[in-house]
Amino acid sequence: MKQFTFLDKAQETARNELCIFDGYFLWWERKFWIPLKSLSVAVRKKMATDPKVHAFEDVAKHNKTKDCWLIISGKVYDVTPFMDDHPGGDEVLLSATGKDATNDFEDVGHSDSAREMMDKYYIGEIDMSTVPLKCTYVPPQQAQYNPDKTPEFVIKILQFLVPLLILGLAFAVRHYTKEK
Ligand code: HEM
Repeated sequence: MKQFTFLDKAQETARNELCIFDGYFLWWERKFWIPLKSLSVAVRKKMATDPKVHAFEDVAKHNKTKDCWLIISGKVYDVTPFMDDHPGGDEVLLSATGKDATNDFEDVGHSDSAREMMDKYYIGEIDMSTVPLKCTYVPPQQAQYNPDKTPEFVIKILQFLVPLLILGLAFAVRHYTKEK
């Protein structure tokens, strides 16, 4: 959890957020800070269940070995504690920061146990509207089934030319036999 000064926070968005100010837990509700002790049970439950939604710009800043966040399948992971232990190495994780790393993650073919581990590092969702188009995940496209690999336009031309050739041949033969 971040430690803000009051001014820092006032300049940020009005998103609901929990933070520590001067050693006290505070909850940002629209325009006001509410000390945590005075929160209703309903609001506390909401805080516990509502995942934090991160903007791409904020996530992309965490691109160092000692502070590394990843975006995979619409979720944000803080993998900083995992950098030394990741079997694929820390470099590969660093190279997956600042973009939607879903492709990179899926290309490796991670095991089910690797996927289960991810929960440990989950810190919220990504606001997809903030992800630049060039950084988004594009699912692989299925190639169209074309068993004989013949280009379609060649087939169309042949379909048109063959009857014409036959017609031309017929005219030529008729013309030739008439002359005789
Ligand atoms: C929270 C995110 C991640 C977790 C928890 C994770 C976990 C793991 C685990 C447990 C393995 C061992 C093999 C397996 O069980 O599948 C592994 C291998 C590997 N991972 Fe990740 N990984 C994460 C993200 C990524 C990303 C984003 C990339 C690519 C940019 C990546 C690249 C690799 C590579 C290259 C290997 C080695 C594969 C091999 O040598 O067979 N990982 N990862």
